[in-house]
This record gives sequence, C-alpha cells and structure tokens, in this order.
Amino acid sequence: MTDLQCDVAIIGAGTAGLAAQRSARKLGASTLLIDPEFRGTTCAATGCMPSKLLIAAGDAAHAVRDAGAFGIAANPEVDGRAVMRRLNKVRARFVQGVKDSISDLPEAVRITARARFDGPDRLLLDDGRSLAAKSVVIATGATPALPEPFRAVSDNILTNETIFDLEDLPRSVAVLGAGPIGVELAQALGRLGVEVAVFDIGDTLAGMQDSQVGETLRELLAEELPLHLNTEAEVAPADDGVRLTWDGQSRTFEKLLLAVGRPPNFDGLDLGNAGIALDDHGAPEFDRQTLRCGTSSIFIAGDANSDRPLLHEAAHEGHIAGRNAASCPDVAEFSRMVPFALTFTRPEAAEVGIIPDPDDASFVGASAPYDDQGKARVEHRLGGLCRLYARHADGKLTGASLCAPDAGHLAHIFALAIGRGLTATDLLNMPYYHPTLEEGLKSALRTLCKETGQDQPNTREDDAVRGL
Ligand SMILES: Cc1cc2nc3c(=O)[nH]c(=O)nc-3n(C[C@H](O)[C@H](O)[C@H](O)COP(=O)(O)OP(=O)(O)OC[C@H]3O[C@@H](n4cnc5c(N)ncnc54)[C@H](O)[C@@H]3O)c2cc1C
Ligand SMILES: NC(=O)c1ccc[n+]([C@@H]2O[C@H](COP(=O)([O-])OP(=O)(O)OC[C@H]3O[C@@H](n4cnc5c(N)ncnc54)[C@H](O)[C@@H]3O)[C@@H](O)[C@H]2O)c1
Repeated sequence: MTDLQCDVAIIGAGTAGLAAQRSARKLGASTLLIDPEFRGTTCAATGCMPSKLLIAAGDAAHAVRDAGAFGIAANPEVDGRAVMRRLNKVRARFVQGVKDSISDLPEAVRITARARFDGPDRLLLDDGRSLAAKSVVIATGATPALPEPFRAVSDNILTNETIFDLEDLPRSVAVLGAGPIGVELAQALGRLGVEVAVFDIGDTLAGMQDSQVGETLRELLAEELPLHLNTEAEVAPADDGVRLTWDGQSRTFEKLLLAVGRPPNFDGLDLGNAGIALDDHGAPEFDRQTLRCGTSSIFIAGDANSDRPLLHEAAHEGHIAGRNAASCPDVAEFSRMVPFALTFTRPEAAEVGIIPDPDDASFVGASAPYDDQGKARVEHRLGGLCRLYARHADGKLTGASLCAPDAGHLAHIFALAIGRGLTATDLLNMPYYHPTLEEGLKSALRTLCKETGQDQPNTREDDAVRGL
C-alpha cells in the first residue's frame, strides 16, 4: 500500500521537471511533481537570469567608461547597493513568473517534499509518505561543487546560489574556475569596479573547444581581468577574507567565488534502490535519444544527466522524458538539437555544431577576424575571431566557433544552417544588410566555398565598399 499513486512522478520542479510534467500530462498521464521548495527554477533564481542582470549592470558601467572613445566625457560611479537592489527586483519578477505558472497546476499535483527511491517504481517522501508510479522522471538539477580544500574558508565563499543575495558588491573577489559561470561573473564584477582575479587549474576559458578562438577570448579578457590559468591556488582563512597563494605570490580577497563545476543532485536520492545501471560516478546510464535509463521506466532530464547543462536543453529534455515516461514502454527516439553553447562575456563566445580536431582532413576551416570589421569599428567594439567549419566532401556547414561582438546572434544563424544541412554557398545567397556584424562572416564563407569546390555566389567586389 502506498499513500500516493500516479502514472508519472517527476522529481524536481526546475525547467526540465516542469517541461516533463507538461508533456506527460498532455498525453493524458496522471502526474505528481515533487520538489522540496518550488523556488522557481535555477534559471530564474540563481542562474541564467540573475547572472545576466549582473552582466547588464557591468555593461552599463562599461559603456559610461568607454564613452570617451566617442568624444563624450563621463565617469561611472557604481552604487553597489543599487546594483544589487535592481538585480533582486527584476530577478523577483522572473521567479514570480515561474511560481505563478506552478501555482496554475492543480494543487494535488504539487507535492512539497524531497523524494528518494525505495524501489524502481516506488518513492519515499521526506514527509513520511510513499508514492507508487508507473514511470519516474529524475530532474533534480545540479549544485555548485564545494571540494574539500575550500571548506576551511566556507564563511567567505560565494557560489551561484549565494552571490545574487548580496546586498552590496564586495571590494575584491577571487574567482575559482574559468568555466562559463566564472568568466561571466568575473567580467561583470570587474566592470562594476570590484577587484577580480580568475584562477583555473586548466587553460580553457568558458569550455571553448577551438584553440584559436579560445586564445582570442583569452587575449581579450586578459585586457580587463588578471587570468591565472594552469594555476592551482591554495586557499586559507584570513582576518579580512580569504588568502590565496599561487606561483610564489599571495593575496587576500574579501570573497572567493567558487565556480569549479556543478555536479548533479543525487545526494539522498538513493539511486541504488532504483534498479538502474550507474556509472563510475554513481550517475544513471541513459540513452540520449530517449532519456531512458536502460530498459527501466525511469528517465533523466536536464542538468541531472550532465549531458548538456543548458536551459534550452533542459526544456527539450524535459519534453522528451515526459513524453516517453507517459508512453513507456513505447518510447520514441528523439533527434537532438544542434549543440549550441554561448557564454555572455564581452565579446560573447559561442560554439555551435562540431568543432573538429585541427588534424582531421575531412573538415575544412576558415577564419573571420573581427579586429578590423566595419560595424565593430563604428561601435568601438573591435576584437574577435570566428572559425567556421564545413565537411570537405559536400561543403555542408558542420560547426562554428565564435568570439565576436554579439556572437550569440551570429551563432543562431549557424545553429539553423547546420541543423538544415546548408552549405557556405547557401549562406552567401542570403542578403547581408550593410553595415552589420554578419557581413564580417562573408570572407570566411567564401573561403569555405573555395576549399570545398562549391559555387561562390558573391565575390568581394559585390561588397558595398571593401573594408567597411
Ligand atoms: C550562474 C548560472 C548561469 C547560467 N546561465 C545560463 C545561460 O545563460 N543560458 C543557459 O542556457 N543556461 C544557463 N545556465 C544553466 C541553466 O540554468 C541550467 O541548465 C538549467 O536551469 C537546468 O534546469 P534543471 O531543470 O535541470 O534544474 P533546476 O532548475 O535546478 O531544477 C532542479 C530541481 O530539482 C529539485 N530537487 C533536487 N533534489 C530533489 C529531490 N531529492 N526531490 C525533489 N526535488 C529535488 C530542486 O529543488 C530544483 O527545484 C546557468 C546556470 C548557472 C548556475
Ligand atoms: N551562458 C551560459 O549558457 C552558461 C552560463 C553559466 C553556466 N552555464 C552552465 O553551467 C555549467 C556549469 O558551469 P561552471 O562554470 O560552474 O562549470 P564548468 O564545469 O563548465 O567549469 C568549471 C571550471 O573550473 C575549473 N576547475 C575545476 N576545479 C578547479 C579548482 N580546484 N581550481 C580552479 N579551477 C578549477 C575547470 O578547469 C573548469 O574550467 C556549464 O557547463 C554551463 O553548461 C551556462
């Protein structure tokens, strides 16, 4: 006997869990959505949105500082408390929007509790109740890693869970980890006048796979941030913060922002009782097309599966998992979206599709530099490099690595082109308005046409005025 029964139980009411619930219910399944907090998704509360609010504030300060280049004298005076007040006010709106949509669900569907497996189709809730489900979707998200050496300074550690709750900006912050979280927040804080230094044990910034574009991003960020790559800093408590020691140097920072990865939330989930195969890290093995764990009726979606921990993927995976959980064992194989990651540094850094190994002769690559591009010069935003890739055999575009002003917009063109199997010729056949940042891609597209033996619909002479 169990206290609750349903067709599909969803553990976790984040972006993936909410999408799974919707999709399962749409197919007529009875659902239960379980979450201890219903706090309004990581994206809205402690992820995408508050980080972009901090970046937007950093942009505003930077624009004022940069105004001299246009003949406008100005000096930004950053009021840290006002910056954090605005961030929190706008964040609260985003969070409320999610909470409102959760409140629209029938009350009986929302179970405020922490769940753990008691068997493949049986969950125990921390309020003492038990639940039987035909299928289960694990959508428990991820949590910032707090490795052992950092516990000694935990009083002064910030993570994405806590930094946005600050009432004022700190004076100085050491950022550990130069992944997307680390570099986005480090640059935003630096632009807001916080003394920032970034440390990473590796040499990759924002997970960029293309070494040339990654190096360009490194050079551009190093103009405004001290970057200590390939560096293992030691941390120790200090009277006024945290003391970092590295390469014979030592410095105290008021806070340490820990951004060294976000492992999935499996603590207390008792996955060992779920009857599914687990990998060496204790994570469920699953199929990317169905999101099913083996031949079980358990599915896993969003950051919990660590596959592509991004918002649009969490939403898509939630849909796949919810649909398949509702129709299990009749599961469908979904084709997955073109890989697309975008880090909101300035300039932005994005990668779409497959970035080939430089020695792989089955792909051709071409470069589009942004250090002398007309529109970027107009806006005083020069700097960057894009590398575009196509398959040698048929000229189809396969990947793009972009570090350029508004690279996020440029990247969406490639997400569409790669998804539709277009060639560089196809992209050159569309109109390019002048003057735009998109025009900067044309020379690389022409090179790809030439290298893959495809037509070149536009020649350089077609450009409005060379060099603009
Ligand atoms: C600082 C930051 C910035 C980011 N910026 C971007 C960005 O700009 N663009 C982008 O695409 N992505 C970004 N991301 C990634 C994006 O936020 C995540 O990929 C996405 O939010 C994951 O959604 P999810 O549903 O998997 O997890 P979540 O939204 O975290 O939901 C997981 C839910 O599971 C619940 N839960 C956990 N354990 C249990 C349990 N035992 N029982 C019941 N419930 C449980 C939690 O309470 C939570 O509500 C960012 C992430 C961070 C941290
Ligand atoms: N714009 C976006 O889409 C966006 C923004 C933020 C986060 N995210 C998502 O969130 C995920 C997590 O981001 P993240 O930046 O925390 O993790 P990450 O795993 O991408 O990067 C962690 C970085 O920390 C470094 N590191 C590990 N241990 C270290 C140590 N002891 N000292 C110093 N450096 C160390 C790693 O070398 C790596 O560069 C990302 O993979 C991304 O999918 C996306």
